[in-house]
Amino acid sequence: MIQIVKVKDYATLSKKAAMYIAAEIVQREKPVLGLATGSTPVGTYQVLREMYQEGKLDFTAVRSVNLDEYRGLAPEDSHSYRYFMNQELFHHVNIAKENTHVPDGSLSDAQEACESYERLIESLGGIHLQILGLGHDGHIGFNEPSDSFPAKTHCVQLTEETISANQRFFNSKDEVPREAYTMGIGTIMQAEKILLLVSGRDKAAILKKVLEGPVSPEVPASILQFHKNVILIADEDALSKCSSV
Ligand SMILES: O=P(O)(O)OC[C@H]1O[C@](O)(CO)[C@@H](O)[C@@H]1O
Repeated sequence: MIQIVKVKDYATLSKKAAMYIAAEIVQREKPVLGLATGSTPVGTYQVLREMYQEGKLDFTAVRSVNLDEYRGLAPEDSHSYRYFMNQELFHHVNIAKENTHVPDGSLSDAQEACESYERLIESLGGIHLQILGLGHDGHIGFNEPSDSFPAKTHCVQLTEETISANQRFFNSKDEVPREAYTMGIGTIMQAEKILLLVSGRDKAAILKKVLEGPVSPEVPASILQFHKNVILIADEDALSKCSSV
């Protein structure tokens, strides 16, 4: 079931999302957060940093697992998602580095990289709250449109659309890696709770398909209709094409 929280704008979305995450951190003895990269959660991470700096939030007990990472980029590469997470959140709060996990893009043995990430999530006891952004083609993590829903962490070929969308983070399109490691749809669906964040008019058409269209691997995020506990926080622009909201 997807519970929709409609907000006015991106700033409100970021505050609301941070409140949900903070509540999870406070209520759990050892919270396991699934974290996402991309532009959408940047404001949320900013609010979490502020809450920590104001002494309102303690990350000591938090363990985190990120959704995905470019294959071929070392953790210290400034384009890697590990680097992004360090910059946007980890370096600014009191989370222990050893409690933060991002797939290691420098591992060349794809099978081992993926299997060990699944083992890691299992050893943490699973994910309590998974944060998700939404790609323009409906991807979550790096699960691109396909003819089936991939179950576990795996290595993907990025689509031209995603490569073009992510080009803005690199000097040129040629620099964007063509492959990535990502949690599978099954991995994501096993999270106890999911927080999907969507902002902007450019996401309105795909969000309508996710919420109102048939569940199909051609729109990977549509599978969330089958999850028991999804909270969507979306702004008015993102929801502007949804008739029912
Ligand atoms: O929040 P953005 O930048 O629109 O990205 C949406 C999705 O695309 C990705 O950046 C991958 O392309 C994901 O990490 C993210 O969830």
